[in-house]
Amino acid sequence: MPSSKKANAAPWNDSTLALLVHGYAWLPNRMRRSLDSTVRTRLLGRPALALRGPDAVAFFYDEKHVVRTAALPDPVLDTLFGQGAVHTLDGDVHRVRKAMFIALLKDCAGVAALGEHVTRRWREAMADRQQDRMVLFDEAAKVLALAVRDWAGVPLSDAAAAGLARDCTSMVDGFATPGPRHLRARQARRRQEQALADLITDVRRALEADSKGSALKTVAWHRDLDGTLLGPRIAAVELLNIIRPTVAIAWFATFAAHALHRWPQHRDLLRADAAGTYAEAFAHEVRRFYPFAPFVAGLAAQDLTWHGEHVPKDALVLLDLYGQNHDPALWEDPYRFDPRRFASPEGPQDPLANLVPQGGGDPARGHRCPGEDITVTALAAIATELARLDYDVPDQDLGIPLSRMPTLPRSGFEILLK
Ligand code: HEM
Repeated sequence: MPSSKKANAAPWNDSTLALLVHGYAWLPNRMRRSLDSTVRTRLLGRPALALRGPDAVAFFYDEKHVVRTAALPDPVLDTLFGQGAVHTLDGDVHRVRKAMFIALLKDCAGVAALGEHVTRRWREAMADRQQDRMVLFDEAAKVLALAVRDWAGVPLSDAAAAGLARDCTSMVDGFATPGPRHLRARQARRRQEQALADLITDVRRALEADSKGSALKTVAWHRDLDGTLLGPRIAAVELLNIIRPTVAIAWFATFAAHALHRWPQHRDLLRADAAGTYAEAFAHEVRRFYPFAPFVAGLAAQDLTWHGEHVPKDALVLLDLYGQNHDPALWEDPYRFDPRRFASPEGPQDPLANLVPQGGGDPARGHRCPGEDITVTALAAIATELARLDYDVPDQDLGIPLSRMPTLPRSGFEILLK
């Protein structure tokens, strides 16, 4: 076997620095040079194999192939997900914890209710603000924090919810970088885990064992596979795993504003869209087109074979989400922003089957994001509100650096309300 075909590539081929320097561009650049949609390298000293495409999704989400326990490094857990989070579990322990998220986040009425909270909070935030200049990213994060606070039944003042919005965006902003952004992310997580753990303890003291109530109560009274309640800190981690990514929809909301600015023809289509079908297609295309989650990672559960090639047990296996969403083999003209790809799924292949901005496979059985319905609903609501809003986009730096992870238009997207 030629050395370039080995998953356990030589140590000097470690790509950790290249990933930190090139961000979203690292893996797609490497994939472009690969003949078989597979990249062999090392990350953090471990052999690593990166894959993409429908076969890769099926391979990656089979627990006999890829497991998550011990796959995520502490700098990611201490900022983005939290120690002990559902992201780090496997097998039946994972399935029981995941069922709690699925029940909360895949319930149609619950998803619609969160969408209504988002629209109401957005309209309140924009009312009476003529001639006001604002950074859309910050405003969207605050709106989303207020909406998810109301929806999840978390008793917080508006000022505390604004602090929660800042902390949640810090946790996401700092997970993939050393330096001050990372330190801010760690502090933000510590602060919010402590506050929410206290809240969980209060809920339990009040003995409101009504697990059918809010998300707060559901998490507080959830029992793991062994029948025990989650420790207050882990319960706080999982409550944050609902709140933080809901606030993170602000990244997509800002990209939606960017798309409406660059391709203003979508404003009229969104304004005329009484049924919400175009808004949903627009939300899917924003999730496909713009860079947010670069890839997901797990460890080879045993010695494996991928397309005839040996992958040693404990090697890192990456699924290239951003690359798959721009793979010309799967998407016609992938760098064209075109919501119509999702507007009328005709033909044999549903385009949603290949769309993986939030992971792939079955969310109930594997690790696929359970928050996709909420993301699409909230994003469609905000895109529709943006299309109806009267604003100018003053001169600013709207460049989206692919070397920064996560990235945004450099200005955060400033608007001037008319
Ligand atoms: C803002 C847009 C979002 C993006 C880009 C995103 C992306 C992702 C990705 C890539 C994963 C990992 C999939 C895997 O490991 O295979 C994930 C998992 C997860 N997401 Fe999201 N997500 C978003 C929104 C949400 C929302 C709104 C919620 C909850 C309200 C949520 C809750 C979760 C949870 C709990 C998991 C862990 C699932 C598991 O390990 O089984 N996410 N998300």
